[in-house]
Amino acid sequence: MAETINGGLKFEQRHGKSRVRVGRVWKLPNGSHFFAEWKVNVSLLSDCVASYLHQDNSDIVATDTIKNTVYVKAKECSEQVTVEDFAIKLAQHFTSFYQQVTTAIVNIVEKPWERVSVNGQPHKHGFKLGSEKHTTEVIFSKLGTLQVNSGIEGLALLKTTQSGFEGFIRDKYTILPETRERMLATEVTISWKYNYNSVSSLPVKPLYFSERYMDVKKALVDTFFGSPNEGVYSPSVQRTLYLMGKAVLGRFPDISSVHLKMPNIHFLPVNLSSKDNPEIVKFADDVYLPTDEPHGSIEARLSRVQSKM
Ligand SMILES: O=c1[nH]c(=O)c2[nH]c(=O)[nH]c2[nH]1
Repeated sequence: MAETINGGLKFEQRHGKSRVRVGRVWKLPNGSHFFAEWKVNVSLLSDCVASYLHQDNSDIVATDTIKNTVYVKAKECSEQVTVEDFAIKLAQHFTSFYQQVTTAIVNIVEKPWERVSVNGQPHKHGFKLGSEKHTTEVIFSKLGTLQVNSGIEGLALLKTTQSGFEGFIRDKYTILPETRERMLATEVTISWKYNYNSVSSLPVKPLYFSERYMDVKKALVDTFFGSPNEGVYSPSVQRTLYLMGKAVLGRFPDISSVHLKMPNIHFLPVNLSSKDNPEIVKFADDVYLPTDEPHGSIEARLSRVQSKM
């Protein structure tokens, strides 16, 4: 927040445009098309305090102008870019073009359009919507300091066994039985921080951030499920979450911290009985009632400890 002290009061403000939706097609000479759809939020920390204190709008970058700029910059990306590249480009623009803007914060959610295959062959211009979304947050200051965070939203994972929950506190309020056999279902939200602190330190490889996104997703999924035949036992969502975060930090040295949110989405055992018929449906790890709410909420952040050297 851009901060001002006025008349003994601390005043913080920011402004921008939210949910600017843009689609961008790139058409290669060989007829292959690439497509991205983004929902963009731009937030500017700028010296436009006079508009709040004195009705003077002369330092405001109009939010309508911010919206237009998203389309202009999308047009300027003549070659395919990652969602992170686009966020960095926008943030660089706002902080360099306007003397008033000290920091730009750009958040983007990318819709998961995936190329379809027809008869086993990738289609040149056909896409279908997938499930989980690629997100990014870029914070860039006029002084050149950069922070790039990326993430995944809505990665729904489920396994039908190799999960349990035992040894937790039992008291007069506890009814949950201990188990070594249950379903485990979650919808992972993760964000991770890259350790690139300036534009000049960014990898030059084209589409680097998209590749990393796929790598991180694979590390998460592999850790959650274990090997195809044996799987891996989960003693709690907490333990599995920790191992997933650790796998990401262990595999990718350019990531300095991860934040993981993994709701425990419950599938309740179904038992149906009546006075006359005590065993209409007797649960044997087979019939479940899927639920949305309430759900367990489990989240954690795992960071590298900064070396003092
Ligand atoms: O993996 C779990 N962690 C919990 O903290 C918890 N609490 C609960 O009721 N079931 C579970 N499962």
